Amino acid sequence: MNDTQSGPETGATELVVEDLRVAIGGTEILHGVSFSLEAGERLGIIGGSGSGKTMTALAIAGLLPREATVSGSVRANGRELLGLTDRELAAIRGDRIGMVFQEPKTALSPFRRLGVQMTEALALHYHLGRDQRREAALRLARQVGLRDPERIVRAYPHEVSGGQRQRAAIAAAISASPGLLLADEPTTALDVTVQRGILELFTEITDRDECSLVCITHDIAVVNQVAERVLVFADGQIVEQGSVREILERPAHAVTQALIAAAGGEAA
Ligand SMILES: Nc1ncnc2c1ncn2[C@@H]1O[C@H](COP(=O)(O)OP(=O)(O)OP(=O)(O)O)[C@@H](O)[C@H]1O
Repeated sequence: MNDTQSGPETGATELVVEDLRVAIGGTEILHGVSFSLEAGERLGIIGGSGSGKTMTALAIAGLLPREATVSGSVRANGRELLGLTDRELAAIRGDRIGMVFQEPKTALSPFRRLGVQMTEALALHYHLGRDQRREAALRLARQVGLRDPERIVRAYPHEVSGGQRQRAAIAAAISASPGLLLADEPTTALDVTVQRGILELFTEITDRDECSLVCITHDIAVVNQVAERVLVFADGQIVEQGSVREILERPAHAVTQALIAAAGGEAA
């Protein structure tokens, strides 16, 4: 079993979620969610609005609202994450779990240069001098395919395009070489061409950096581009799961069929 206390952990994360239940204000929102993710696997989570996708991601990251009660088990490389202190969870989030959200504007501060924000987690974990931090920012910018990295690392979020902002947010998420990337609707705010580039980047990162991926989306076309396996959520439960191919070819549940129909019947 790995223990993040005993030194830096590397490599892709294996995740096991068992009977995860989340309630807020006495109302159960997640009704016993169980799934696992092999190290290095790319998993899609799909479902309609309010089906519990985001709650699942927040539970894994230890970011549920204070008033939520949670039970079950979330183990990353054998280590139980439910019940850890805020401090322990913050360390894991900075180091082992990278997160990417729909709108990088909310993840990035408008007042700080992108290079500084991209290297935040790194700077927290290692004592980086000014020049080292700048070098790290440039390296990360190149890794996420940002053209003109010299300009981008000095720019503020509003000075670059939506796609570039999302690439910068991804750079921030992978800066400390996490074993797991959790992406919640990472391309919803982007047009289709930019979306494709971002999804290719996720595939590249997971292959190159030995990292697992959980990608949450309402769009089955996104799952088809980025994931190997998919969980379908409805009403706080997993209603269907399988390889993306199986699910696309033979969707068994009405919710899955509706999601495929919403993507125009073909998800490629
Ligand atoms: N802070 C909260 N307090 C109470 N209920 C909440 C809270 N946040 C979310 N919920 C409820 O939990 C359920 C699941 O929400 P969740 O955000 O996980 O859905 P989702 O599948 O991510 O949907 P979307 O695609 O719209 O983001 C919804 O019924 C929602 O109304």
